[in-house]
Order: sequence, then structure tokens, then C-alpha cells
Amino acid sequence: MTETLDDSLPEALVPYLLTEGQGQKIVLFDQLFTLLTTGAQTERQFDAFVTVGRPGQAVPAHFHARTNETFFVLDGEVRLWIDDRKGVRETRILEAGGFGFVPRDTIHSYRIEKTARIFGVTSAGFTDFFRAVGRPTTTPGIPGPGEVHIPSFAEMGSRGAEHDVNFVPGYELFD
Ligand SMILES: O=C(Oc1cc(O)cc(O)c1C(=O)O)c1ccc(O)c(O)c1
Repeated sequence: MTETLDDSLPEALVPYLLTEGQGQKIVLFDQLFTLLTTGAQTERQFDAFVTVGRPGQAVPAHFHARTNETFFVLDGEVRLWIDDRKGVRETRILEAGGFGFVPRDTIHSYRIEKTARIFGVTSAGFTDFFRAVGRPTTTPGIPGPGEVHIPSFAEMGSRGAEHDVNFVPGYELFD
């Protein structure tokens, strides 16, 4: 018999299957993050999630001291900025199939340019930040105008500091 799951994820290292749209869903700003697997399921090895959103603002520029991140664009267009402050300083619009690797200590930001779906695998624990500042939801799909969740600047800063999300105020996104 086929096992079905609600949106919650198992508490331990067990095999599981999710159907389209299943996973722990969190709204942050105007995007929906669906967590597919996290440290609790992967022996603290990695997190994997899908982001969906419409064209909007760039996320505030930031870096992580311990987290490596990936962006794999499934649909749409996403501009990614990366700056490792050691010589790699680049921006590019990634279309479906495009990929970005953002290692720890790299200042980065992204902006959805055309309604997009992005698959991300990161170091374990990264998505705890979404849980901390985002709003849980059971509604799949891109949040509607009444569903956006905009945390305060102060909350983003303090929760970010707890979760290794280090914002870089005044950082200018370049062309
Ligand atoms: O979510 C990603 O990044 C973020 C989005 C925010 O609204 C605030 C943030 O601080 C971040 C962050 O990176 O910390 C992200 C990362 C990787 C990926 O594949 C994504 O699709 C989104």
C-alpha cells in the first residue's frame, strides 16, 4: 500500500516519498518555500527545498559563515549576485536549467525576474531561518497578495544573527 504523508516531515532518518506540493510550507516575503528534507531527516547533512515566487524585489544582500547554498532554476528567470570578496564578483540571469553555487562567506542576493521555481540544496540547518522568520502555511503555490509575510527589519537582523544569516547593510547590487 502507498504511504501518504501530511506536510510534516519525519523526525528521523527514514525513507519517505512526497507528492507534488507536499513538504513543510513557509511564506517569507512574497515567496513560498517548501521544505522537502532538512537536517532532522538527513543526519544533519543537508536541507533541500523548492522556492516559488513572482517577479519582485531582491532579497537583502547577505552571507553565511557556515552554509553552502545552491540555486537550480526549474522554471522562470532568476538574477543571482555573488561576491566572494576574493575576486569572484558576478551577476547573471539564470533561466530554467541554470545553476548557481554560493559557498559560505559569499555575499549574495537574488531576484526573481520571471515567475520562477527554484530547487535548492544547502548545508543542514539553513532552512531553520525560514522557520524562524517565515509564516507556516498549508497552501501550496505562490502566495497571493493577502498572504505575503514581511518580517520587520529588526526581526530579520536578530533572527538572522541566530541562524548564520548575516545581512550587509548598504551593499549595492551591481550590474
Ligand atoms: O532563500 C534563499 O535565500 C533567502 C531568501 C530570503 O528571503 C532571505 C534570506 O536571507 C535568504 C537566504 O539565502 O538566507 C534561497 C537560498 C537558496 C535557494 O536555492 C533559494 O531558492 C532561496
